[in-house]
Amino acid sequence: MRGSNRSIPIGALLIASFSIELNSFAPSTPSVQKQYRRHSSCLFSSSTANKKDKPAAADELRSKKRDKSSKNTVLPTARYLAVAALASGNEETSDSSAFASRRLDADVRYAQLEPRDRAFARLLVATVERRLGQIDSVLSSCIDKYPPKGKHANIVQSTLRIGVAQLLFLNTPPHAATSDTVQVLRMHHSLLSKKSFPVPEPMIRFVNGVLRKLSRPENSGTLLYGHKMLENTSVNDNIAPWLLQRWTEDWGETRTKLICQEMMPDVDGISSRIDVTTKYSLKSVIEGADEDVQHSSKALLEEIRLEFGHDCTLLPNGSLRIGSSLTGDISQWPDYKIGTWWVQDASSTLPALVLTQALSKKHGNLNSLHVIDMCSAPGGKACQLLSAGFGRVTAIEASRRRSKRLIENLDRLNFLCDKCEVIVDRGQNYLPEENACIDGILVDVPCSATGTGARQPDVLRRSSTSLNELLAIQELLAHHCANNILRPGGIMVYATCSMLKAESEEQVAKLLLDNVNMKTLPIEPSEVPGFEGAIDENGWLRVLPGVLEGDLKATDGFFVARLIKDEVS
Ligand SMILES: C[S@@+](CC[C@H](N)C(=O)[O-])C[C@H]1O[C@@H](n2cnc3c(N)ncnc32)[C@H](O)[C@@H]1O
Repeated sequence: MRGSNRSIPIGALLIASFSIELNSFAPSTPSVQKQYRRHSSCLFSSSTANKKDKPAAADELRSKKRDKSSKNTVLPTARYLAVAALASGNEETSDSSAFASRRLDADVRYAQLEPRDRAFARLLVATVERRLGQIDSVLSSCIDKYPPKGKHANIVQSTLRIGVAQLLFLNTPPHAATSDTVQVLRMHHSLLSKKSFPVPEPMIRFVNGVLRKLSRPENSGTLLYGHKMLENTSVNDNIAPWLLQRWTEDWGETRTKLICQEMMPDVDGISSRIDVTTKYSLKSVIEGADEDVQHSSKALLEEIRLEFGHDCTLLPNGSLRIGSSLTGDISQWPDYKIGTWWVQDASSTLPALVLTQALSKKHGNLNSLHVIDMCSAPGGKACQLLSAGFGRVTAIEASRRRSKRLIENLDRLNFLCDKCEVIVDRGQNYLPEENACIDGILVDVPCSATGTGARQPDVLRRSSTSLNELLAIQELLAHHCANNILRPGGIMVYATCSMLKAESEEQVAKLLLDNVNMKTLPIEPSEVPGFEGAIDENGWLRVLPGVLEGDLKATDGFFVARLIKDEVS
């Protein structure tokens, strides 16, 4: 039934024209860590392969034998690509490892790895990203001048980090964690332009020596020397000190501890949860929605849940949580191509949910209402609003690059229709047409994204320098939406995936202070199934990772406030 209506609706009102790039609206798939605990060896090159290599490596060897022209070719391995991803960044931050997962995803050679090696590369990068502070602390304790300097500094440092991640967090057997990792430095020259300089042999021996020292057994037990060094570190080393201090000021010590535990789980691995929203999720939990609509939405949601199999849980808010047993390319998962669902963290569904709840109660029929999704890309919330049945949804996004993703996603989900309009411009420049009547605005401002740290640990190490800039744009957008776009009597939802009060609670308090015609429209427990415990004393939602019970304990940090403008301004 769901697959029968697949034609792409025409008549999309696109105020900018684009070439639509292919995009999945989904991160690359994580895979289970356990699988790799015993991953002791990877094929590095035709010259290093031996018969003991694992099946994926053996396949690779066989295919190379078939291809005579590849006789002298060195193939990048999982470890090599992980090191390359970590070493190659510098344009976005001063830390070369930042955004390494994204660079790994973008590396065409990564897509060519066997699935098992691909997942291993991803696990290596994710572990370094999450444990960077502790890894560097261990390395500093056994190297005189750390971080290394000079021409090969990035590749040497990244190789050391990958080695330590395997030894101390992934339980890779010491031999593989050491010698197979050091091989990366030998492959480096062959894989880069021949004009590049090979890593000098003494430097390679130095890296080998450091990793061997850390993998030396302590007191003839199973503990390694590196584990002893690790005891002098703390998970908090992985989080920027300024951020820890702000969290402690904002949430107190006990809650900050819970947050850190959730962000830095004891067991290392790629975050195994992926939440998806379906076209039926929102309608299935809207209070007072037409009973038939609600009933059929629930049935369709259940049908999709069954298609995902046993490792898929229906969360109280209507999201589906996919567990770690479903692996591989997300675009190959059930119903992806026919556009039934999109990846969206459960707490990220709340802003559109509470906006729809309020407008549905106020007006009944949503079909005649016009809502704005301000700061829209990649489009999770716009898709929710479109799935709710609003008459018109205007999605506004400043970034041209990100708006291409937004359009691609709307297209895959068959939401590009005459109800949907995409505007590529800064939100502060937007003014509705003269006769337009904007009933609702969802403003999901750009922010520090610190609530997403469990999935994107990079955000936890960023410096505080861009914070003032973010605060200024958040304030500008919130005030512009309230004063210049929203109609009297309209409803506005302000949201961030930040765990800083300055970007969230304090911005809304300031907005209310400066605009006496705006009031809080408190969020009711019955409107946010599963998140009732996150409603604060103001009637705003404050989701902190690790604080809710059950499945919702592991969700992104989020803030949502719902405001209403006086009928007469
Ligand atoms: C938190 S993300 C939005 C996520 C989106 N609402 C979703 O659900 O998929 C913030 C977005 O705001 C965009 N942005 C930043 N400054 C903006 C501005 N002045 N006007 C409009 N969009 C802006 C960013 O490019 C980014 O895509």
